[in-house]
Amino acid sequence: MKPLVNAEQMREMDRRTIVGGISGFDLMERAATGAADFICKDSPDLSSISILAGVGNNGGDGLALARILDKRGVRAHVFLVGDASRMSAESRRNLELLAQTSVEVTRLDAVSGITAENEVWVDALLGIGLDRELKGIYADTMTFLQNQARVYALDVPSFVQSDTGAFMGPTYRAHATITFGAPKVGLFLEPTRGLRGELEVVDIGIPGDIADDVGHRAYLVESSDLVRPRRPADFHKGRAGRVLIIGGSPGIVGASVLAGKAALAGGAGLVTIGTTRESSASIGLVHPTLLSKPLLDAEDQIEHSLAEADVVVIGPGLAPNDAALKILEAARVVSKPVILDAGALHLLKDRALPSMCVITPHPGEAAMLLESSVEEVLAAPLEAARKLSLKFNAIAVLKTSRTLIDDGRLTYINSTGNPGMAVGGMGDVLTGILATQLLEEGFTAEACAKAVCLHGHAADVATKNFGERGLDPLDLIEALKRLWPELEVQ
Ligand SMILES: NC(=O)C1=CN([C@@H]2O[C@H](COP(=O)(O)OP(=O)(O)OC[C@H]3O[C@@H](n4cnc5c(N)ncnc54)[C@H](OP(=O)(O)O)[C@@H]3O)[C@@H](O)[C@H]2O)[C@@H](O)CC1
Ligand SMILES: Nc1ncnc2c1ncn2[C@@H]1O[C@H](COP(=O)(O)OP(=O)(O)O)[C@@H](O)[C@H]1O
Ligand SMILES: [K+]
Repeated sequence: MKPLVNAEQMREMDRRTIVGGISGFDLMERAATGAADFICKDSPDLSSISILAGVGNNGGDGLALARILDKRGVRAHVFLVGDASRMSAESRRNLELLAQTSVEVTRLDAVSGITAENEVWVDALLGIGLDRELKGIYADTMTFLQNQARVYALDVPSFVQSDTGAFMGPTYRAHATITFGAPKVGLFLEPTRGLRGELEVVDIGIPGDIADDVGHRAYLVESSDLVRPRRPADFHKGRAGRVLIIGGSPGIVGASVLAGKAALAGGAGLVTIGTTRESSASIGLVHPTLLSKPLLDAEDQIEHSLAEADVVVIGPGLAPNDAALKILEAARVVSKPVILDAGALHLLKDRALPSMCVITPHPGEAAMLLESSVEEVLAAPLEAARKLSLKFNAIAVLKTSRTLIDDGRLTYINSTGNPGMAVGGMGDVLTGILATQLLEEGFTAEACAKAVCLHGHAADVATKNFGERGLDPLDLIEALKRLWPELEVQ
């Protein structure tokens, strides 16, 4: 899993590297050289470029880049924004060095002062130092970049708060973002991810032990993280594990079947749907591999059934009624992973939860659980996922187009999935996959993150065959089964 950093951690990494003997000027030089290499490779016919530079160190990167590109025969024009008397020593030196080059430098007070007609722009206005709303020329330049053919953002697009992905002013769509030292958390959250273009991470020589020592708090989970060992030849269904899924109330029985089929496709040994007497009769007919028990109408069987399972899921297609409450109450004392989804999430208010609990709200459910609004959840999803975890003392899986998994200490950001998943039943499939990943790895946020990633990866593979529009959760389950030969190693 790829570690992601926030501004404080990046500053600490820079600081310790400088203390270790590499100067701030050298770090800037490495950042700018990496950016120049990427731009020249990405735009091989580049003959001229305009660089928008601020007076912080992000601007310093832009000034160094102008000099390096000039040396490589690219005509560079720098537009400098801000009070130059506030420049750091490194940035000032880079500005002074431009006097020995043919780079043109224009101090910019208003966007109307932009004279160059270059197609390619570099945004080196603000980096991880952005800490307030963009106003005046800072906002106007972002609007100006909206109309440029190709914009490379240095470190982060200057409208993005790098810790949260929040927009601090007008936005533009970058062709690529060239980030320095380590990828910044905010670049992986929507809607920033859709605007930052391709992401290039430039190694500026931060020693590995310093990078490890800052203590990462966020990770990106990718399909390359999904590889796992093949099962031994003497494997049996008891070892594969038992999943109990409670739900499938009349009219919404399909949700429990989808979760059950996904759990089987994920590798569970035995899957039982605990449901109403009425639904129970139909489950085996719909999918013979699924077992069923009328637990929602047979209170006396609940305790035994919970004891038999290795992972319990409560919620897919569950009507939030008294029978559901009784199950939740009985599950509170079990010491095994319990996933609370869909219908169960409506019953959590003022209720003590099982000790090993995963909750899987979509933004609407998250807003209900946090007594907030969908807009607030989506505006600050990292914060919402953390609050959910802390409030319910559970691993929170906040399902969005970039699902977040948070255990109150670490956050994982998923990188897979596509808009074809915007269809009813996809969440039920995720719940089934989550159950099997917990069977395989135990109760950890990392296991939940892999389940979310596997769900999205299967959807990405499925859409190659079926297209995004009209993707059926059953197609995803089929794709998941076909993934195993690729994901299992000796
Ligand atoms: N350190 C190193 O060794 C390396 C650093 N590197 C590079 O440095 C970048 C970080 O540099 P940085 O810390 O100087 O911050 P930066 O983002 O340039 O902002 C500067 C100042 O802008 C201001 N400001 C904030 N918000 C504003 C707003 N809305 N509108 C207007 N002004 C606003 C605020 O100053 P204030 O006005 O509050 O005094 C802030 O301090 C980093 O992203 C990377 O590119 C790499 O070269 C690798 C080596
Ligand atoms: N645009 C998208 N990109 C990636 N994943 C998506 C997208 N839209 C939906 N999903 C995923 O699909 C699932 C939908 O879950 P949910 O809203 O609970 O559906 P349901 O309750 O109908 O089963 C979640 O895992 C979510 O992350
Ligand atoms: K920038």
